[in-house]
Amino acid sequence: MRVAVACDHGGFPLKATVLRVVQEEGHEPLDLGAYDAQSSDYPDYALKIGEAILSGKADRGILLCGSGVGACIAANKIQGVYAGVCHDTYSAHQGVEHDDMNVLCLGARIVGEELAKELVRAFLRAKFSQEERHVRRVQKVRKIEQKGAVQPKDV
Ligand SMILES: O=C[C@H](O)[C@H](O)[C@H](O)COP(=O)(O)O
Repeated sequence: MRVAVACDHGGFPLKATVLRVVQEEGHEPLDLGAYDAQSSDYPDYALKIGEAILSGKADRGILLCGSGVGACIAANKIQGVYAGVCHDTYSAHQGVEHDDMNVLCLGARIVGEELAKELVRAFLRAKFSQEERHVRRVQKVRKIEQKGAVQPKDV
């Protein structure tokens, strides 16, 4: 797979490690910045990941910020991006297997290097299960997405 990797300054300390693990796992990393630890804005990097996935330049993405939360919120605003913050390995693979998650968000201020490596491996090794109940649920998510902004009266 081609795996886009991006970060803001909060995620920068983990980016090199993530890029290395992607390569060690036999995938092609695509480094979309940031390229230094200067203060920057995570939505800009969420957009870069989204563009890479939607244009077909990347199959999956890994997005790093301080907590993983801001990156995840921003990434999930992009149609076709299904992002999750996963700081345990069960979620990092189950998010792909059950929910077709295509972007893993990590908080470099939360997880250390060794856990980050395991999370990235779990994410990359997982595949969407294709079991009927998961396909059905994912399709429901796609339907919500196609509606655009969901107002309280819609739910
Ligand atoms: O969710 C947001 C991210 O964790 C950012 O990396 C974080 O808010 C950056 O914080 P600061 O600008 O205080 O370094």
